[in-house]
Amino acid sequence: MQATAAALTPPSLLDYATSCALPTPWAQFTLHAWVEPATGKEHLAMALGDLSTGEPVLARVHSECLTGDVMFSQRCDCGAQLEGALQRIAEEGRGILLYLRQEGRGIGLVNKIRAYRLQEAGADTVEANLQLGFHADARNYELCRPMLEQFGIKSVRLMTNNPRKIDALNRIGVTVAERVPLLVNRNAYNNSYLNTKQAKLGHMMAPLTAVEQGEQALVEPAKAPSSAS
Ligand SMILES: Nc1nc2c(ncn2[C@@H]2O[C@H](COP(=O)(O)OP(=O)(O)OP(=O)(O)O)[C@@H](O)[C@H]2O)c(=O)[nH]1
Ligand SMILES: [Zn+2]
Repeated sequence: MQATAAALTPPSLLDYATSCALPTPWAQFTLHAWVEPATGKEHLAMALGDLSTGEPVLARVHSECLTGDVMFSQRCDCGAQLEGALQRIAEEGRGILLYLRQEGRGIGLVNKIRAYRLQEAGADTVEANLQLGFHADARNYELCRPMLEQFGIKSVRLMTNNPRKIDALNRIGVTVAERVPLLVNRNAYNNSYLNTKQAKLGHMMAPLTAVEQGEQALVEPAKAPSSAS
């Protein structure tokens, strides 16, 4: 039997879709959109300035966190990191933010909420994922390569505290020329989450000082509802 041309063509990892101007409080970015054929997920990039000069590009690879990015959740540092990264790119006048739709470190929104519930019962962020039958971090960064290739970007100055992200980018052939720390928003709600990221996931950030801990203790987290509704 003769194979058809379609059967011989490997499916593409990511299809570029379109772009538009995106004015924000910090700068007017260009928003680019792709579709991932395997999942139907829509991935995004916010780009600013001339990215094709060959100079390493200030970059943030941000994984979706609906609760933090959109709903102002203080459980994590995501919303503040998103804002901080865009602000920094705007200050330099050049850079890119990749917004990957891998919510909840890749386990999805509903499972992340299940994980939060387990955290309210005493698990830390890693234990909760494991109790639900997932890896501590189920993310994959291979889509970054076609997204960056769209702009001819081979080398980045990556805003992150996560060493796994740096390794993952290096493995797919994107050079991380520099790590730019992105430390924001420690508070009474996210302090133990950030400490667990540091202790169990290897994130590069300092725990609260004793003085800061005293200050943070003044801000008590609101009690979670105790009923099983
Ligand atoms: N499963 C799970 N996911 C979480 C939890 N808190 C935040 N997340 C998700 O963790 C991811 C955070 O992604 P990033 O902003 O890329 O941060 P990071 O990998 O910690 O590394 P940085 O680059 O240092 O910020 C998002 O997908 C969030 O939805 C949690 O308690 N459990
Ligand atoms: Zn978050």
